[in-house]
Amino acid sequence: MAITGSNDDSFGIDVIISEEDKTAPCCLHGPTLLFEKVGTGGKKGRRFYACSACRDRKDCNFFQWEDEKVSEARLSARQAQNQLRGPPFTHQEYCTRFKKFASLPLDEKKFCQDCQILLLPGEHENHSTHRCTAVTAAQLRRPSMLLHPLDNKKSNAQYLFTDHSSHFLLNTLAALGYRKVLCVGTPRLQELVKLRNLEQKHKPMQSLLLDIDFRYAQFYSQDEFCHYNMFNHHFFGGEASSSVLQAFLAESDGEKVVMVADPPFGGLVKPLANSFSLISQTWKKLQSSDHSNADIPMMWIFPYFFEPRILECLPSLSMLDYQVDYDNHPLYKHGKTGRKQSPVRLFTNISPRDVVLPKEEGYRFCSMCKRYVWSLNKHCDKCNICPSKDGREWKHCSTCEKCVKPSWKHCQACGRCVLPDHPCGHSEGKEGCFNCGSLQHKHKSCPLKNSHKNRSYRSSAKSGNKNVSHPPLLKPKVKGKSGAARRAKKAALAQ
Ligand SMILES: C[S@@+](CC[C@H](N)C(=O)[O-])C[C@H]1O[C@@H](n2cnc3c(N)ncnc32)[C@H](O)[C@@H]1O
Ligand SMILES: [Zn+2]
Ligand SMILES: [Zn+2]
Ligand SMILES: [Zn+2]
Ligand SMILES: [Zn+2]
Ligand SMILES: [Zn+2]
Ligand SMILES: [Zn+2]
Repeated sequence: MAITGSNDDSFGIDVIISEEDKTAPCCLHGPTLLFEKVGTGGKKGRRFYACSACRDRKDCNFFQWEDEKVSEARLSARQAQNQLRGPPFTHQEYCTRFKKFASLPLDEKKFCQDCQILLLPGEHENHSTHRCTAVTAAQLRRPSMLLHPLDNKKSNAQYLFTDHSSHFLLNTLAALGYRKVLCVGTPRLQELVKLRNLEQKHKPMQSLLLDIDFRYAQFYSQDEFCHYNMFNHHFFGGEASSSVLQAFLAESDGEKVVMVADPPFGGLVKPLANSFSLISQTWKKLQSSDHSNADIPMMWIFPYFFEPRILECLPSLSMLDYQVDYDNHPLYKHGKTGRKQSPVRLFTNISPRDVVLPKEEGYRFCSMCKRYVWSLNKHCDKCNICPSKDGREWKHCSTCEKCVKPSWKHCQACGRCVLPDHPCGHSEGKEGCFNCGSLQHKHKSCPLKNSHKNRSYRSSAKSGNKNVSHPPLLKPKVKGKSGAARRAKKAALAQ
C-alpha cells in the first residue's frame, strides 16, 4: 500500500506517532509505522502498519493490519527474511576491509561499480566481468562521488548538494562557531567536514553521518557513521550504534553541536519531526540544566511548500530564503543559463539574522524582518514581511489582505486569489484551507495565517498523547507519483 495516498479519491492517510508503542512489527527497515486512513470529515478507517522508509511497495511490501493476528511461523519467516536481506558485511568487517584497502598499492585499489564495493585483491577475480574502476586516494575521501547515487525517487532520492551549496552550509556553520556536525542524510557535508580538517587551516570539526545507505559504512569508522533510519529513529546497529550518537552529542570543551538533515523530499514530515525531536531530547539530557529548554540547533533541508507542515510539527523552526542546489537533480540544478530556482530551503532554529546569506548571489538583509532574503523578495509594507516563498516577487492583494504569488488573480466567486484557470467555485470546498492545507478549517480561521508559531505538535507528542492528530497537509488525493515530487515539479515549472 502506498503511504502518501490511496487510490480512493476521498481518503487521506495519516501516520500515528506514539512514543509508548513498542509493539510495532519490524520490516527490513526497523519498526514499521502505524497508519490510518482518514476520510472526509475526519472519518477514521482501519489502521495498518507499513514500512517507515519505503513509500513504494516495490521497495518494501510490508503490510499488516493493526489488529491482525500473525502466526509464529509467519513471524519467524519474516525475521529470517529480514536477516537474509541485510548488508553483506558488518560495519566492523567493513572497517577492517577499509584498512586493508587503504594500504594497497594504487594499481590494486579497485572499486566495483556493479556491486558498489571496494575490492580486496583476492576478490578481483569474482568481479572480473563487472565494471571495475581504479580508486585514487582523493576518491576515497569523496565516497559520494564514487558511489552511484541511489535514484529511487520515492525512498532514497539521493540528491547530492552542489559544491557551492555544501560549502555555503559548512562555512556558515563554522562561522557560527559549531564544531560538531551531525549529518543526518547528508553524506556530502560529512565529506566536506573531513576534507576541511585535512587542509589544517581551520579549527578541526567533527562529524557523524546517520544514513540508511549502508554503502557508506565502507568508508567510515563506527564513530563516523551509523546505519540509521530517520523515519523511525532506528539504529540498525542497536545500542552500540545509538551510543555513538549519544557520545557525539555530548559537548565537551564547549564544542557546539549542530544537526543538518536533508531527508528524501517525498518523506512524511511527522515521523521526521518526531525523530529529530528524539535526537534533540538526547542532546538536551546531556546539557547542563541552564540550557534545558533549548533544542539542538538544527537545519532541516526541505522544499518550501512543506513550510506550514514543518512549522506545525516543529514550531521553533523558521524558513530561510536560501535556495539549496543539487548536482544530480533534473529540476533543482543551478544551471549556467536560465537558472531554474531550487524550491529547497533551510528550516532552522538558529536565529535567521545570524545566518548570513551571500550578497553576491543576490541575497540582502531586510532590516524590518531581521533576516536575509532573496533579491526578488520585496518587503511589503502592508503585510510587514518579505512574503515570497518560491523565489518570485509576490504582490499584495488588498481584498485577501495578504501577498500572493505573481501568477494569481483575485477571483470574486472564490473570494480569494487563485490561478486564473482554476476550477472556479471548487477551490476551497473539500480541500479545506489553502493557507496551510488543513481540512479542518477555512483559510479565514487559519491559525497559521498571521503567526505560525502558536501551535505545538511537539508538546502534545511529548506529553505522551497517543493519537496526536493533525490536519493533513500532504493532500489526500495523491495518485501515482509522490505528492512531494509532483508539487516540487509543479513549483519548479513556472505557473
Ligand atoms: C536528498 S538526499 C540528501 C543528500 C545530501 N544533499 C548530500 O549531498 O549530502 C537524502 C539522503 O538521505 C538518505 N536517506 C534516505 N532515506 C533515509 C532514511 N529512511 N533514513 C536515513 N537516511 C535516509 C539517503 O541515503 C541520502 O543520503
Ligand atoms: Zn521496510
Ligand atoms: Zn562486482
Ligand atoms: Zn522584510
Ligand atoms: Zn502584502
Ligand atoms: Zn485576493
Ligand atoms: Zn474562482
